Amino acid sequence: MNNTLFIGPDALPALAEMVRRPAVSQVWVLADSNTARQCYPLLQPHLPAEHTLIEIPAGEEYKTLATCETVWNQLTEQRADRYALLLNLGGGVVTDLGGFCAALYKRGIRFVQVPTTLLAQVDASVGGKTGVDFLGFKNHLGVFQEPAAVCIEPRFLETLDPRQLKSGYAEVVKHWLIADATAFAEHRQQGMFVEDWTPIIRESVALKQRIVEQDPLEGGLRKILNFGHTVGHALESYLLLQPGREILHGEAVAAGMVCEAWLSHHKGLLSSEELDKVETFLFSIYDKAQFVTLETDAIADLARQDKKNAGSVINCTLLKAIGQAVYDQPVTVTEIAESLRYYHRL
Ligand SMILES: NC(=O)c1ccc[n+]([C@@H]2O[C@H](COP(=O)([O-])OP(=O)(O)OC[C@H]3O[C@@H](n4cnc5c(N)ncnc54)[C@H](O)[C@@H]3O)[C@@H](O)[C@H]2O)c1
Ligand SMILES: O=C(O)C(=O)C[C@@H](O)[C@H](O)[C@H](O)COP(=O)(O)O
Ligand SMILES: [Zn+2]
Repeated sequence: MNNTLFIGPDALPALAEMVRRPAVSQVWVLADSNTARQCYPLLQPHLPAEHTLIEIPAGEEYKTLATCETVWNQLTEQRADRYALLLNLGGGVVTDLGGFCAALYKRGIRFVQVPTTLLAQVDASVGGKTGVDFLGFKNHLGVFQEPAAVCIEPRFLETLDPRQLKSGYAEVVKHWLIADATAFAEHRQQGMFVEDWTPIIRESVALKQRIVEQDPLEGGLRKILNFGHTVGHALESYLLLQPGREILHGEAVAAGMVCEAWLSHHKGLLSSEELDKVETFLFSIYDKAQFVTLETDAIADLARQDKKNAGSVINCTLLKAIGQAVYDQPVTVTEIAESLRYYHRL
């Protein structure tokens, strides 16, 4: 990866230095309605007086092309040129959508990710996946585009809702399940009692970066970062289209990881002892996702749109042990529906 990563108290001062470079013509900040209010005050002192704030509504339902158009309209009306720099201040919705807007505007302007949720700090801001949802399918339109820098200030987490913190923790647990059995074993004992998130953020980002560096465009190995997402995205998409039933990305991934751990066991890869450890840990943190057995076929069917698939084959990332993932494991819609019914019965 060719970008610069800052984590901790030096992150915003480093950003301050970057935005003042002569090669930057204009500074733009993209925030959602919550981060504009709760996070922008911490960022603002590090910016030049001349900058423009673009605000979008908060929430996954606004991670759409329509929202991108409002961003592109403002950039165009105020004549942002190719030397403009866009700072994406927010959770994964803002970093994904802002990165996508920057990548397409005038064929690409530079952007910096300034993640403000745990989920965006440990996962979404890193690795260059940008995009928006389309026709209800998650990240259906997008490009791989690395930001000029990622600036992670853990103090942003001080205003974050505990439910959002838990949602982000699911991606941390995912990293342990796919590549760090030792960390999983340590944290299994203590649960989600964390006083200082900084070491967890550093380790999670380093783990993700190690994988992305080897396969930035997801030709193979990077697919392990998608553990829990074949089922998780299907569930998230299904509930997103039903007002009042939406669940958070991390909550869907947590449910997806239980289902895909079961699929791993069902395929003879993961032992029943390890399946039990995964389930017990996840259920000690997350409430059960709400769906009824009658809905499992419809949810499973949405996995046909997963980006890891090849033709009609649904390729899932499974575990052969805690800390060891394998990608491109074919599963059927029927097996996915069965995994959802298993989850429902637990
Ligand atoms: N690109 C990637 O690699 C990647 C990885 C994981 C997830 N994602 C995407 O990320 C999105 C989920 O991101 P998310 O969980 O951060 O959700 P989000 O961006 O919707 O943020 C969650 C909520 O918290 C609010 N918020 C953000 N920071 C805050 C703060 N510091 N204090 C108070 N409120 C704050 C937001 O306004 C929002 O209401 C999904 O769309 C998912 O697909 C992308
Ligand atoms: O960085 C990756 O690669 C991931 O898969 C990380 C996931 O946590 C993230 O949700 C990602 O946006 C999913 O990508 P998608 O290609 O399945 O849309
Ligand atoms: Zn994810």
